[in-house]
Amino acid sequence: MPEPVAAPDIAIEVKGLTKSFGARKVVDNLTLSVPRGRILGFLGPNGSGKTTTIRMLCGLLTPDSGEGRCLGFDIRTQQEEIKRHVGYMTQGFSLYRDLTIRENLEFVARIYGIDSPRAAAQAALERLGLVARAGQLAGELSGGWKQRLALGACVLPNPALLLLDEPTAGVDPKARRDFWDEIHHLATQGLTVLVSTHYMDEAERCHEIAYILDGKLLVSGAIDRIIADAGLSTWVVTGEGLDALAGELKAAPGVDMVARFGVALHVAGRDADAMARVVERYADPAHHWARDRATLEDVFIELMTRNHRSAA
Ligand SMILES: Nc1ncnc2c1ncn2[C@@H]1O[C@H](COP(=O)(O)OP(=O)(O)OP(=O)(O)O)[C@@H](O)[C@H]1O
Repeated sequence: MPEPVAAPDIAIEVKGLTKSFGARKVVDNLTLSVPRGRILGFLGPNGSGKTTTIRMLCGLLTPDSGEGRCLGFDIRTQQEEIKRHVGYMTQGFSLYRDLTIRENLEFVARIYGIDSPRAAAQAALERLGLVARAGQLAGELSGGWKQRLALGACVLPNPALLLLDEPTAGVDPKARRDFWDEIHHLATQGLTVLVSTHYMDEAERCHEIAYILDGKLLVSGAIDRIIADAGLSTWVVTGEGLDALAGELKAAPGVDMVARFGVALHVAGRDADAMARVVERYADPAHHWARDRATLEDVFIELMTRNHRSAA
């Protein structure tokens, strides 16, 4: 089995990463630092540059400018070393659908030059709880089992860093929970994990998060800190005619964010006094206003609204 890299305390440290495709800047001056053994959630709307960033981190793409290290290796000049020590799980299922689970794992073990591929595959099967299904074709597995297998294949070569690109998209809640338990288990063993996701409950399971919009990193850090720094005065409104009310509130001075969550509106503003005036003005018998703690999702929606407003 290849030796795990003697991981430095900082697993990812990049500065000013920039990448354009044609005239379009897809990643713009991105700076990021992830300590070893931490789980970093990488969030942002579709097309915001998450996959492109991940591909630069694992040596598959060279940035146009910027620099940095991944596991102590230079992302511009030591891409082969990085690839050897990083497990990268792409968005699509990248194993062979017409090979069995065992064959896929053995294949991965051979590609990475592991000494006893059969034994390594068997150990992975046992660890993944897939022994009984070892002879099944990978393509016949359900979404949750496919992801479990893909993660197993990713960790089989003993990487020091996992880069997971939306690993649980389309997977049911129970399988997602199991997947996250496994991620935490791996992190306690010293693995660093960067995982992109659109799910807020998953973001909340990360030690830290980074939020990217239009290629720019807008916020990063611990979730509580991000929520506190956003300084949102948040209210939840229930009652009649919420769609019409939402339209009015969006135009009201002092309101920075309005979002519908089921039978309620979340309304937030960064100026608490101005928000208090809004509540006073719109509080009527048909609507109930209650002060609430801002959620991570409130913060992201507000950030997105503000940035798109200032770009317009
Ligand atoms: N090889 C490429 N050539 C041209 N454009 C590209 C290429 N790769 C990505 N893009 C564009 O760059 C932008 C960012 O894409 P990227 O896949 O990094 O975003 P993302 O945040 O991962 O999105 P998603 O959440 O949808 O996966 C998109 O507009 C995409 O179409």
